[in-house]
Amino acid sequence: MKLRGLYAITDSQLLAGKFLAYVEAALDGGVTLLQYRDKSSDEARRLREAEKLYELCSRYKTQLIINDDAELAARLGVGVHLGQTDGPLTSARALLGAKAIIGATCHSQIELAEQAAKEGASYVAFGRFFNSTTKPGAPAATVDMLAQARKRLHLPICVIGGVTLENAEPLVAHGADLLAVVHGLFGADSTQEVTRRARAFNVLLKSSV
Ligand SMILES: Cc1ncc(COP(=O)(O)OP(=O)(O)O)c(N)n1
Ligand SMILES: Cc1nc(C(=O)O)sc1CCOP(=O)(O)O
Ligand SMILES: [Mg+2]
Repeated sequence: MKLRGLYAITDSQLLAGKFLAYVEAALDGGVTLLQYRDKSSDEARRLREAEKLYELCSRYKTQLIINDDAELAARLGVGVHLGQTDGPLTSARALLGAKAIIGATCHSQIELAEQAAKEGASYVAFGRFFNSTTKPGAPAATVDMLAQARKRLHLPICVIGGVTLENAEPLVAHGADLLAVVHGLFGADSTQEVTRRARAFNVLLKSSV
């Protein structure tokens, strides 16, 4: 499977009271990967929500990715996204198997991406490219770095951090395969607007293949 498209990421605060409705609206507009990102330690709620997302993603034929938690991913038989301090990629690969989608945060360091590739990552993520309300303190990355990464890496490249419909085009033009978005997708006033944004992200990605 070619990993290219919109990578929607949930945010438990932003989506409070409208979680499944907004996620379904995004899936309706077309999502390649959906990441369940919940930084709380409420394990029971995390399992419940992840199971609901699994059902929804199965209906829309979208791949579910769990942030941080390889055990939860293994329990559901889905992929995982790991940051630099979220445990070894090789252990996650051994746990989830050869076919699972495993992503790795590489900030703005191509060397981290090369290491992740060696350790079996399915995609590498660079960011933050713009100001992010979700994660304002994430280290910054540049379009020049992205262009260099595109030349050196053969894995799908994901970009993250403040990505919106207004600023995504140069990222796609410089080699991004996956646009990972929280606010630029879910920070909308209605489900209809979430679907419209998802469709528009897909148009942007298709017009630059
Ligand atoms: C697609 C994608 N890219 C980067 C991240 C950030 O991961 P990490 O650095 O582990 O930070 P947290 O998201 O866990 O706060 C991500 N989640 N997804
Ligand atoms: C979870 C996350 N990781 C980042 C990184 O740079 O590693 S930026 C980020 C937040 C993405 O949310 P938004 O689209 O609202 O900026
Ligand atoms: Mg993490």
